Amino acid sequence: MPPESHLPAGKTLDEQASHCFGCSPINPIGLQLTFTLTTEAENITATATVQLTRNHEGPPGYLHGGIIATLMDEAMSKLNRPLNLIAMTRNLEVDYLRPCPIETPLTLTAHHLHREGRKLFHSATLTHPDGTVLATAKGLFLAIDPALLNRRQP
Ligand SMILES: CCCCCCCCCC(=O)SCCNC(=O)CCNC(=O)[C@H](O)C(C)(C)COP(=O)(O)OP(=O)(O)OC[C@H]1O[C@@H](n2cnc3c(N)ncnc32)[C@H](O)[C@@H]1OP(=O)(O)O
Repeated sequence: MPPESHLPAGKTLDEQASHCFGCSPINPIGLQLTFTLTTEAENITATATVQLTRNHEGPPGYLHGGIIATLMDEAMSKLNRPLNLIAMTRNLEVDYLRPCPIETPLTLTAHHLHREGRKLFHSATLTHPDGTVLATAKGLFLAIDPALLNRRQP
């Protein structure tokens, strides 16, 4: 069953998330991330190349830690769709291993690890083009009733 079939009539998932700070192509102040999804058997992966600017700076020349957490959250959230679930982040843990440079094409990758009922366990990494892993993350996402998501909208 495609994920859209879980949503209220007349609204697709993309329409509901159309201004997402992480991935909307029409949010002018968003990150406008685009992901490639791999859904082979048990291997569900989302990957994006991320090259951000001084607008996302924390330490001089490096990404703000909150932006890095956003990247991890967004990448892991992309794994829920191939699982045919609407889910929200319940717990996010980030290890900041090295400073993450701006103006550099970093690789953002998320993997689905396992599922226990409504609980979806994912991981993510942000990697420098030289192969250095700059940050890692673990995420717990909770599948929700799509009607709950709709009620949250004003
Ligand atoms: C849908 C399209 C969205 C597209 C945009 C995606 C954007 C990127 C993703 C996000 O950023 S979503 C926004 C940030 N997240 C939120 O705003 C979620 C706010 N939290 C909630 O609304 C509720 O907590 C939630 C709906 C996620 C779950 O509420 P519930 O009342 O159903 O569950 P609860 O909070 O009681 O916790 C569920 C289970 O998780 C367990 N749990 C919590 N932390 C845990 C942990 N760290 N490890 C293991 N288990 C944990 C907890 O013990 C419990 O276990 P049991 O059900 O077995 O008792």
